[in-house]
Amino acid sequence: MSTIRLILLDIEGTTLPISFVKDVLFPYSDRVMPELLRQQAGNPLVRVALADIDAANPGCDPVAQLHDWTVRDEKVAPLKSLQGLAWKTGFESGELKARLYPDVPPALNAWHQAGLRLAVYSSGSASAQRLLYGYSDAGDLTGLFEAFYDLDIGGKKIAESYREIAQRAGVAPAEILFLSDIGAELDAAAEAGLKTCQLVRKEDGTTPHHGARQASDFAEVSHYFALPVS
Ligand SMILES: CSCCC(=O)C(=O)COP(=O)(O)O
Ligand SMILES: [Mg+2]
Repeated sequence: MSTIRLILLDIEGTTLPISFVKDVLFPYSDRVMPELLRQQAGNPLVRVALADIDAANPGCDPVAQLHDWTVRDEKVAPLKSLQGLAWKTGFESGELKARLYPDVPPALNAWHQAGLRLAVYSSGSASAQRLLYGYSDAGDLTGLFEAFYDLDIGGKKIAESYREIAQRAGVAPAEILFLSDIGAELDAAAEAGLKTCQLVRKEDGTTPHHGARQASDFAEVSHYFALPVS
């Protein structure tokens, strides 16, 4: 009998290929960023992000700094919030559509239908997460999730972030299953008492993490944890 009540999901490398982020999303935000910063200079979100960029690297050129962070795939809040803003136009216009791994939508639907609670925890901003699941190649899946957690909760490699999510969800850590491709995230979640499973996606060339339970897709996750299947 499974004691899992909530499944917490990473995005990049878990529900969506890394190549979609690196080859589609990042070039898009890189391309539109200079114009976005000009056009939305009065947007409070832009102002806060620009102040955070300047605090991180005083006097820098924000566009160059954002590009540098993007190339290095830094999971820093000002980049993530501005990327979310940049992708909004792309998703809403139909230029962008999230390419989820094909095993993901059926599993999410089966888990949701069986009464399991689902939530997202990604470095991408909560608004970007909603866009991604709202405009996916499987349609609008946002209704499957009860919450979208981002770096406002704290870093994904810190155990306290997972304790905070468990507390907000009102669920014991041991009743949460966290799915991610990144070993350090799984270690932090396990330290907080969550159940964990690493997605080792062939397409992403994921490095298997020593000591972690591993699955190559969501069907295998369902099998290991005796979760419902579609
Ligand atoms: C809406 S997430 C888009 C991808 C992204 O920017 C990102 O940083 C994903 O990181 P994750 O924590 O999901 O691996
Ligand atoms: Mg990931």
